[in-house]
Amino acid sequence: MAAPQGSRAPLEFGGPLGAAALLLLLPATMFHLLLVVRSGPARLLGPPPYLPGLEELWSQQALLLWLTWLGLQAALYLLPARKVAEGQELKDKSRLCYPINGFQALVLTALLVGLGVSVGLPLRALPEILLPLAFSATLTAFIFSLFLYMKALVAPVSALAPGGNSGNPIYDFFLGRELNPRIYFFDFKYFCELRPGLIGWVLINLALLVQEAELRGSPSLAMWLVNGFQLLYVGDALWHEEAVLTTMDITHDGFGFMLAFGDLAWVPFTYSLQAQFLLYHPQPLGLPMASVICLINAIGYYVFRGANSQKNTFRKNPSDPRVAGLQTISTATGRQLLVSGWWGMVRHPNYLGDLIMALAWSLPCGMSHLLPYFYLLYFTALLVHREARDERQCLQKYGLAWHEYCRRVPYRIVPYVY
Ligand SMILES: NC(=O)C1=CN([C@@H]2O[C@H](COP(=O)(O)OP(=O)(O)OC[C@H]3O[C@@H](n4cnc5c(N)ncnc54)[C@H](OP(=O)(O)O)[C@@H]3O)[C@@H](O)[C@H]2O)C=CC1
Ligand SMILES: CC(C)=CCC[C@@H](C)[C@H]1CC=C2C3=C(CC[C@@]21C)[C@@]1(C)CC[C@H](O)C(C)(C)[C@@H]1CC3
Repeated sequence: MAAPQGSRAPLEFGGPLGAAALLLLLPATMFHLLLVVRSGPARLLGPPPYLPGLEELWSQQALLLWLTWLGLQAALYLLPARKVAEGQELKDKSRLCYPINGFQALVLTALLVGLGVSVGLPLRALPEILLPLAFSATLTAFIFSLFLYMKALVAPVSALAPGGNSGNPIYDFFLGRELNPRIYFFDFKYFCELRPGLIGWVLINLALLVQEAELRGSPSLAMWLVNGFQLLYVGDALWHEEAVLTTMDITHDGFGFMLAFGDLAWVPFTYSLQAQFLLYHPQPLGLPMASVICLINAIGYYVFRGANSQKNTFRKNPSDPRVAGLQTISTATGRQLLVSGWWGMVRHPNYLGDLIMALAWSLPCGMSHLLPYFYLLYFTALLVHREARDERQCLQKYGLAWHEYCRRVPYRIVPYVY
């Protein structure tokens, strides 16, 4: 049995009290958004139009559909992969292997859904059952996180995450105890991070587009843009699936309620908020404005992809001709830090690109409501907090060299602003 590992690890997210609050607040916020978006006034900060009873949240059919979805994605994960990648080195010096077949899963899902629709699968009915589906996903996340918590009780100490092992059950349940919980080849965190939630998000968007077409004769330009931008984002994430292996979620955070709920429920049901908003609150959008929004998304994507690819290429092979000319700082760990190119502009250029795209996803929804800007607001808070967490970890890893990097690249996310 594993002993609690580290009261030494500093507590994050406001400690046990913060974790307890988030355990309730995150699902409550998601249900608030789902209820408010379909109401007339659609006020982000107003009260929900009504409180749904259990009969509106619970549906056996929705649970079955949700479990079938998870089962389908799990089956696609187990299909032969074009590549098997190695993860970062673990505490015991070993490396785990991960199948790279996420994009293949997206394409196969699209084919299966297309086939389903051609034989009468009512995709347009999906928006009607979003509430019970979100309830099933939340329930699954709670039960799954309990399973993960128990599983960590019998995991070796070397398998535990640096945080999430404080000894406080609520805090540890929220943050997650085990770093890479697996059963044989099946890695739960890696699977959840990229597949059921992200692919579910674009499927929900598509169903909203189809329903809009049925209601109004054709999908609106705004709905096309939101669908297109977010499909590009999800397709990009799955195409560059290997890069997720170096994110802090995989290398640092345990797998607990935060990520299980975030991946399985929060992402599909709140990231599709703009498309939900457009179904219930159609917005006029002319071609000139649409072109400006496309340009904003293209700039955001260019920065996001450029920064992420530059770092990944450099981490894989610093002498790759695409990055060999960039200036670097040496660190005591033997690794180097880039100080020119994207990473010489601000310390998190990839966050900047992501935020610019977030703006482009909200703009098609017009300026009449704050609700479709929820993603931009939440995401700014998430990235500012994430940036602070990453800075702490980098300072610990790189010490003086990190100070030198901060001196040479003083801005964190937005040049000359922050
Ligand atoms: N849509 C969403 O909801 C979310 C999206 N994201 C996106 O996910 C992506 C990954 O984000 P995240 O995992 O937070 O962090 P990053 O991809 O920014 O990785 C941070 C790590 O990069 C390395 N690094 C930092 N500075 C340098 C440098 N100058 N040169 C070389 N390496 C450096 C360090 O690790 P090391 O040195 O060990 O390699 C550091 O820990 C981002 O694009 C972000 O926008 C993130 C969260 C949510
Ligand atoms: C509020 C809450 C429930 C917090 C949990 C946060 C999660 C929703 C996010 C943490 C890191 C994420 C990443 C992505 C999605 C959101 C979560 C899970 C990501 C998969 C989106 C697509 C990107 O291209 C990415 C692969 C870089 C990214 C990785 C981090």
